Amino acid sequence: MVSPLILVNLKTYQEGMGSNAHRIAAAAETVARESGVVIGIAPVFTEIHPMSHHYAIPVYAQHIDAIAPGAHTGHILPEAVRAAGARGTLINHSEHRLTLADIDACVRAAQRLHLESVVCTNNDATSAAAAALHPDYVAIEPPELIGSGVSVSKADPGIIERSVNAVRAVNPETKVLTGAGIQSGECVKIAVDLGTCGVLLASSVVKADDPEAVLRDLVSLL
Ligand SMILES: O=C(CO)COP(=O)(O)O
Repeated sequence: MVSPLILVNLKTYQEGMGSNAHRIAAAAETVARESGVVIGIAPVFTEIHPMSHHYAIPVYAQHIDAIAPGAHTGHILPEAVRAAGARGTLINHSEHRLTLADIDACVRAAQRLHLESVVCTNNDATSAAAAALHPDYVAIEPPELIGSGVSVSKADPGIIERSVNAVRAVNPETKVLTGAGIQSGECVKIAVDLGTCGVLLASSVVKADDPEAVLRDLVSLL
């Protein structure tokens, strides 16, 4: 079995910036070391380099633009993300949607640079479409549950199961993550039992008073 991945998206939460980002990364490193579970973080772009240099955990970008080096202004250059020490990147997060053509180009850019690609989707049909692009991961996150405090594992396990089946039917090599409202070891266990390789989550860790305690709970049933 593939080792599960717990990927914490710090988004642009104030609680995930600066010294708080360090606090969360240090907690993730401690819990990953104790448990053997891979815990990654996706901080804001300016934190990718400090995080990747200070901590042994994998660091992901929250987005890349499908551009080549050259005359572009204000874009996220995949080469720069790679040079900053990122292991991979989210693509098409619900809060940063792209066209299908852009998603394809981002996956290609990630492959060219040996960055892991995590394509976010909103239902099983888009999960199947994303799998056809051969990313490393498809992450199914029902938008209405994102940040709601209601876990996809409990509120809508069917969407996880259907996405796992849809992705397997199109491309068995692409792994599936799920997210939205994930907050406990039980949520993670349900997701993994339904065939995912882990979870993508944000608020329950980023906004916690004690992120280390939440992370320890998240990995407790794996
Ligand atoms: O969008 C998400 C992770 O990318 C999920 O966010 P929450 O864990 O806050 O629901």
